[in-house]
Amino acid sequence: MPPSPLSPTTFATTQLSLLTTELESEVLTTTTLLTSSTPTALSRAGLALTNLLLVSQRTGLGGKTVLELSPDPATASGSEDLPEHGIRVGDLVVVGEQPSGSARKREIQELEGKGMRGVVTRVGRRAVWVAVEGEEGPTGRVWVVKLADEVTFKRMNQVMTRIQKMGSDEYSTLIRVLFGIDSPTPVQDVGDIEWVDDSLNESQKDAIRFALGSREVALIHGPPGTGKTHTLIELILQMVKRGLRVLVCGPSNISVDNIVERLAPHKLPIVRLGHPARLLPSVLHHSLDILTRDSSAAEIIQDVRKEMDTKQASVRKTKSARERKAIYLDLRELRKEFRNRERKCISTLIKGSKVVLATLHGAGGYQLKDEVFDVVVVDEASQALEAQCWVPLWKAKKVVLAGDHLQLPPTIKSLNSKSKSEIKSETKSEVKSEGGGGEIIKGMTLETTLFDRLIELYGDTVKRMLTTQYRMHSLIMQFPSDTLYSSLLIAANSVKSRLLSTLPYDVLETEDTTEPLIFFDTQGGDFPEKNEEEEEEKGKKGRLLGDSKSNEMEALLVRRHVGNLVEAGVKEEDIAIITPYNAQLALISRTIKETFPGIELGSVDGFQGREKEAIIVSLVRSNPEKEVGFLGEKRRLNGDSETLSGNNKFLKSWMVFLEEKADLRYPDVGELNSIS
Ligand SMILES: Nc1ncnc2c1ncn2[C@@H]1O[C@H](COP(=O)(O)OP(=O)(O)OP(=O)(O)O)[C@@H](O)[C@H]1O
Repeated sequence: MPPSPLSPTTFATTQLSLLTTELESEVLTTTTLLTSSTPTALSRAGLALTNLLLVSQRTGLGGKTVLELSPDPATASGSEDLPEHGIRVGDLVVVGEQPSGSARKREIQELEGKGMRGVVTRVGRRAVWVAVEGEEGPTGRVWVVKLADEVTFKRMNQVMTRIQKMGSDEYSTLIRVLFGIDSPTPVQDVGDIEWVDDSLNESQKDAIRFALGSREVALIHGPPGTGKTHTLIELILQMVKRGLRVLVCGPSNISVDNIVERLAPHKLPIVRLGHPARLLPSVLHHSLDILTRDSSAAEIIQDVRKEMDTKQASVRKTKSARERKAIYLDLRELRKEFRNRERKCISTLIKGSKVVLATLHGAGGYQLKDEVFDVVVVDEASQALEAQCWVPLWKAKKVVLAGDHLQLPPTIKSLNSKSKSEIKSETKSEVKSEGGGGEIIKGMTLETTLFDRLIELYGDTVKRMLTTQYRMHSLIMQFPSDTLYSSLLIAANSVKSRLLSTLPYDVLETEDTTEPLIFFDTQGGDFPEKNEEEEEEKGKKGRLLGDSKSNEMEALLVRRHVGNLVEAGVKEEDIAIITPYNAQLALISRTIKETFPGIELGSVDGFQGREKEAIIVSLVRSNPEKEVGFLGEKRRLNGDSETLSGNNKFLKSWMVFLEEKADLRYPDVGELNSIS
């Protein structure tokens, strides 16, 4: 018996209660804005587009009605263009009758009652396109309002409720292993493998052998740049060679598309589920919706589609209300027929695919309801909520999880750092009884991923680690390797001594391009941090920034360094600036964007997993109290040496490392001021 088995029922009950709180805080942000602001204010905040008229309507992908909406010339402020807005392709929105500009106190339900839910499929300068259910487009003036995406939560709730209600005799072997009721079956030897890509390194090959030989569960631990996705591609190909049907999932559309792109050249029958508006253009030809339209399997639905389009066009020409009603009735019938045929077509396409790819929550859609897979592969598993993983897993036989639990976990909105530490200090895995709602596990948070939990449960016996990294100079790698990865990382020959001055284009050898790691120490009080909270209360823009920190002198320092790199010949697109604070991000953006438009700026969290030749990290924190706030999280490496080495052991050792190994510089404030 493995250590401390967990009751699936208790686990599911706990997750359900945590998910409810999480959804509440997510919806709260949007609802607060929707119910307390006027349409005009929402529009200004970028969350709504007002005064729109229906310009055209046609049957789009998946038989959905696509509405083209443009500003009403009668109200548009002298322009046919849409105003500045924050509505993006893939957003979930409501298209509804527009309330008066100063109306207040609306509930989301009321909004939806009056309007239709849809997904934005295209955004142009003069129009926005929204795919909606139903056939009747709006007639008068409408607005489009952005909503919180609740679908993900619905799917997680459904699957957790299912597990909660399962009797123990219904547990599959996989469920028993994943909850520690049974131990995993010993890994089998898979013999010699004929590799598709022979350039794989030993740790990658070993991980593949291990994953193929595991009966129920295998974890592939891939630190940054170690070729985790590379390895998964080979693994998927090897599984297909062995006649296995594979479902590949990831927490985000981009994580899934990344795999589709790399799998596509191997010419397997693959299909990607998901709203086409949310997929990368390069993977669209594998999209189920597109295949349902264009493949030979799709012929059975083409004539119905045409008939629907003709009818829809005739509605607009018909004046008589009675005739219009009759057409709508016909359309409804046609849509039913369309759906039936479409379902058949989808099932043919999915059954004919060796590999099906979807986001974790997308795997919970009706398309896969009756499908069975031999293996579910989850990439970026350490970025996914455990409940999300269970959407494809509850009826699976085997799972391979790839991720890195030592990078940042999924973002949880319902926890701030204070309550997180409070919770962690409570006794772990103590079970307490909640009146009527069943037992819940005290101390469990949504931040604990399935990946974390399995490592805690089984340790190294269920995991293999990839150890050669193809991204960093060995000096940049050394600290994370020693402190987080038990000194196991090896820098590949191609990167271990690579410098900016050795880039494959002309870069001058300067003091900034010949050092792999430079540390500007801003201690001494000349680089004070600033809290943006005060400005927030006065200004409006602060609302979106939240409680955040900035550091003006540091932003100047960043600008000077960028200037030096660009002058030496480093291309702007090869440089990124990252900072953990939104306020600093906004400040640097103001200081830098105009002069260096090609430089990418991002938050530490948002940039995780990306690559650039030169990364400048602005750590911001500098205060006499040595407060480091959320930088204390060791998975978010991050300031000035004195502040940062205050209380946190991990940050302190990083500072010691930088002082010893990096090229240490003490910037001159007077000089910086003179260039500003
Ligand atoms: N065996 C190998 N030989 C040479 N290059 C490799 C090998 N494996 C991976 N790489 C290279 O390493 C880089 C990182 O690979 P990949 O994108 O698969 O990594 P990853 O670990 O998934 O990345 P991330 O850190 O973003 O999760 C890529 O440029 C890839 O081509």
